[in-house]
Amino acid sequence: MNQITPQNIHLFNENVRFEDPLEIISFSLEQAKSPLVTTSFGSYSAALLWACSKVKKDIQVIWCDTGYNTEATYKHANYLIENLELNIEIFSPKYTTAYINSRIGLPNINNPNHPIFSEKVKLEPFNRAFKKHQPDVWFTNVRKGQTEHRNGLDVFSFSRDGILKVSPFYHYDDDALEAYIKNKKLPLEFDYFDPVKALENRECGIHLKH
Ligand SMILES: Nc1ncnc2c1ncn2[C@@H]1O[C@H](COP(=O)(O)OS(=O)(=O)O)[C@@H](OP(=O)(O)O)[C@H]1O
Repeated sequence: MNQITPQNIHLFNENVRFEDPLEIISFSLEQAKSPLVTTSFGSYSAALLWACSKVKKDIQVIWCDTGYNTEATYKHANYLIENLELNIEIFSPKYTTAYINSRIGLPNINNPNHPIFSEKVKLEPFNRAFKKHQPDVWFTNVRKGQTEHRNGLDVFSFSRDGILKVSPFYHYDDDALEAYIKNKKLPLEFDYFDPVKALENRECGIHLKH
């Protein structure tokens, strides 16, 4: 198959505009030596996890558990890990939640400590995961309309460090993704909050650095 390069990527994006996510994943895996999928176990995470593991049962899954997820998210994560039999590695902060609570607290985004908090609970574990697994193809669920940065991406994009980022559901809005998840009889879990991202239309940083 033709390799996706920064020069021809726009042609591939045009070709997959209306393509089935499963086809996009199969096609992307043809040029992958070390693929991985990241998950937040957020509201709609079941879609990408189901689709990736349907195409490649043992695909490497990475979750950076900040230690600040809701009880519902932990239950949702366990359900998906068990039922999809995910090949998952969980990356945690180097410090316990109790230690971070005591030293930094849980700062909101206007607090000058928020960047330090973000680095310790999410960005550092995420960088550690990528350093260990060295992916060449990264499946993630960024979608059009979520942030200004994401409006400039597409199904295929290259990260700053040259990793092929694949967002098979890029053109799905929340309603379309919810319908997809219900159609596959997968769970949705809206009791989710990421204190690093904090606001829906904000980047937590992982998609800016990678
Ligand atoms: N904690 C954590 N660990 C691993 N991977 C993560 C994490 N948070 C976000 N992501 C990845 O980014 C996808 C989009 O997530 P969000 O927009 O909800 O959050 S973020 O702004 O990117 O942090 C998200 O896709 P979904 O989980 O399918 O929503 C993941 O691929």
